[in-house]
Amino acid sequence: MLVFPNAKLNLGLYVTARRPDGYHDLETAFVPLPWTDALEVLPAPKGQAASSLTLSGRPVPGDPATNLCLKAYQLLQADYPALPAAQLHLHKLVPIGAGLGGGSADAAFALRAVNEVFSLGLTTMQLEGYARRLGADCAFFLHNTPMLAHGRGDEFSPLALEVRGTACLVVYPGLHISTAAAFAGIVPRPPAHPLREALGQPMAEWPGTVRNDFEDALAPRYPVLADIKARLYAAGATYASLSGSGSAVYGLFPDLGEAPALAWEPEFLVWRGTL
Ligand SMILES: C[C@@](CO)(OP(=O)(O)O)[C@H](O)COP(=O)(O)OP(=O)(O)OC[C@H]1O[C@@H](n2ccc(N)nc2=O)[C@H](O)[C@@H]1O
Ligand SMILES: Nc1ncnc2c1ncn2[C@@H]1O[C@H](COP(=O)(O)OP(=O)(O)O)[C@@H](O)[C@H]1O
Repeated sequence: MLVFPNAKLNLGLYVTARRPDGYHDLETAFVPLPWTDALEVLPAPKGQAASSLTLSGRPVPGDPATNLCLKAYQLLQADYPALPAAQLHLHKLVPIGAGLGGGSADAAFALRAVNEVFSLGLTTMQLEGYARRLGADCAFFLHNTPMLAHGRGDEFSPLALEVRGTACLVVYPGLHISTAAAFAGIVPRPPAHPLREALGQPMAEWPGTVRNDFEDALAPRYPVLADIKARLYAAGATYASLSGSGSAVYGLFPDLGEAPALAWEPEFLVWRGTL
């Protein structure tokens, strides 16, 4: 089975409190971004007892044994010991450590694909339980429609937000920012404007009311992030922001013609399309 795990964008992100479990309470909105990896899940060939993962495309840091695709398979195997061995291949395209949720998307799509290939019959709610153990934003990708998230970012409520078809430019400046390290620079506080209400207003209002707390926290160390955002606004973006804990910055435009092919630095990766 071949699946295409897509990325996500955060529309607004507030870190509201530090939690006793070491995590933080968040308020954010997730929307799907159709920048995808490709993941193949097959039963392992006869005679291959252990599951395997091969990789191509963008290098994924770390031992392949710790890749979230294999971890997803192993979580299911722990509860279903008779699960046959699987052969996985991931072609990585979404930048890593970009705040685009690529690793969590791979994990969520791996859970769903293993469930289908081996006919486990798990419901989306059951898969969500496994996803939560793989990453705070992993369960979002099982729904893959606009969601307001709170708690650790893994409790969702549907968001009536019609962004599908919106022109978008995502700029990744090649910085791998660890999510855990980005949290270290944050002083938690409640949002100045409640997010659901702010997103209910026309997009032209969002620059004044929809904020990502990581922008200020990362600004002193990574001035390039504010520079990209300013360039997106100068190019006509209606709204621009850092996604998640960075380092990808996106702009939403009235139409694709106005999402111009700007002259970005050669080491930047740029995705241009519609949500
Ligand atoms: C904070 C967000 C916002 O979108 O950042 P991005 O990853 O998108 O940049 C995500 O929810 C992240 O989700 P995910 O990347 O799955 O997080 P995890 O692997 O569970 O956590 C990585 C580390 O981030 C910190 N963390 C994460 C989520 C949270 N609510 N509070 C935290 O303090 C913890 O230090 C944790 O060890
Ligand atoms: N399939 C995978 N794709 C990307 N990263 C992965 C994967 N499996 C494990 N990781 C690890 O997860 C970390 C975060 O990855 P990613 O989800 O791309 O970042 P972000 O949380 O900023 O969106 C990386 O440091 C990487 O080593």
